[in-house]
Amino acid sequence: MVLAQLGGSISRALAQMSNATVIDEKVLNDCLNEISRALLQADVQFKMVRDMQTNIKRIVNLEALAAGTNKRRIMQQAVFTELCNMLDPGKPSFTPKKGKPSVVMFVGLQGSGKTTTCTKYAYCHQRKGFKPALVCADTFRAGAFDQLKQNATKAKIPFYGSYMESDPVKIAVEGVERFKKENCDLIIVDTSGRHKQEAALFEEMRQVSEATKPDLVIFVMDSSIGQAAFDQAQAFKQSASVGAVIITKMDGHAKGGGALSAVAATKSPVIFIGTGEHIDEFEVFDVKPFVSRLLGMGDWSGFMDKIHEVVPTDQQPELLQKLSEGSFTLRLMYEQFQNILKMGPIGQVFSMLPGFSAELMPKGHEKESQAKIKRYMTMMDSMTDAELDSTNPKLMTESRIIRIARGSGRPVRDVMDMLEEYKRLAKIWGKMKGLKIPKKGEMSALSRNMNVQHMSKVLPPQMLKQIGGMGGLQSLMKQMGSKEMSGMFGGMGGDR
Ligand SMILES: Nc1nc2c(ncn2[C@@H]2O[C@H](COP(=O)(O)OP(=O)(O)OP(=O)(O)O)[C@@H](O)[C@H]2O)c(=O)[nH]1
Repeated sequence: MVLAQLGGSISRALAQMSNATVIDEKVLNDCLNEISRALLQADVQFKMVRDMQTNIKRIVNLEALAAGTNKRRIMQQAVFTELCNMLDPGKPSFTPKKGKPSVVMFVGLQGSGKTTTCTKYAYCHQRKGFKPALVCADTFRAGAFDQLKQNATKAKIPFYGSYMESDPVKIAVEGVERFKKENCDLIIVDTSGRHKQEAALFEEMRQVSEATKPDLVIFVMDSSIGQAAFDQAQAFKQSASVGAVIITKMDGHAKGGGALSAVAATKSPVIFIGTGEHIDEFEVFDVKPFVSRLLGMGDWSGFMDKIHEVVPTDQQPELLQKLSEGSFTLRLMYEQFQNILKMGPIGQVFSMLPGFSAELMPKGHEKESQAKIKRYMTMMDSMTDAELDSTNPKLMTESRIIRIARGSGRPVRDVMDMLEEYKRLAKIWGKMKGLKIPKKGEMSALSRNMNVQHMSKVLPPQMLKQIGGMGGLQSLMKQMGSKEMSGMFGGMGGDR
């Protein structure tokens, strides 16, 4: 994803600054220029970039800072805060509740990805235990009903629509009524699009909205329009009382950053982003974890959610227990590979895992990453139980490595590669030792349990140094409150 490149550039600029022996005006300016260039390349509006630069300079006023203050830490925190401010409209949108019927209406221009997104939204809630249903009130585009029907059938989601009826309002009302009777708690109405914003589209949207009284209207927008997103989001917001926005095709092009920041500037909450054509290439958009991931810090809460989503319920306590004991064995890695392969787009999981940024597991290289995992698993199939269950890296002697290579028909180098990967993961995951793992829906417990001691173990030494050692970390946690810390540093456990 292009945004990963943006994150990479910003992280590099910060790292370069951290390497400087003295942070003076020149070092600060170089770093800010680098960050601004990266943001402009991601199509973020010039004025926003300039404002951000001014704000950071004000916060990191080198002359006004007392001697001994940790300038690097302040700089890093300022970049994080400014990026969050840029993307945070400051007000949450309506969220459907399980067991309570909600109607959510989707609007947007033709081709924005509306129909695909309706199904992704339904599927994502279905996995969380909702009982969703889809209504196709798009009578304008021939084939819209077939597309929705096909998507819904694949995801096993009930749907309603008609080939004969040409009145979208009638279909919408019938569909909503039927699914309310069937006790569906999330009724999603897909409406017609048009090639451009036009009166007929807005009038139809108004009528469907009046007749179905949606709890939430979601505007779906293609990210490729970049900064023009501001005008489009604003127009839809005024005409259809849009309560939330979903930006699609964030996997594609350099304009994603522009679209995202432009929509945020209209003060409309972006709730999800579409990151591919596949049904689960869909991510919750939450500003702090997003920025955290963008800066290569990982997204711990997202990763925990994925664990709950991906790892079979009966395996979860065991996995979490083992992780908290710090015993990450090859068998555990094997089981996680199995789970990851089951879940589809692995880039999404890896980008949430501390130590693996989306840049390292780039989109478009998923097939290769998947093939690599399968290769690792074939080699592990040739291992003995003792080897799989050991946490002692010294056990893997040369003769064992040669035996595994022969048994799996792979070169010795591949086995070494796999063991290196294991060591890397074991090192990262080993840092979770002793951390209390929250249960599903208990993310805040993680932050409550993260004391300074734990944080200092979890952070890579380089990062801890940048923050100003234990003292710096202590005051930073006090300053931000431990809750905020989990968003900002929640995933920085990896060595990078
Ligand atoms: N790469 C990528 N493609 C997407 C994404 N979301 C949707 N698409 C693709 O965009 C194209 C248009 O999507 P549709 O869902 O048909 O668009 P629509 O807005 O419903 O179109 P109308 O019903 O005519 O208004 C399809 O080929 C989708 O597969 C995304 O997040 N990433």
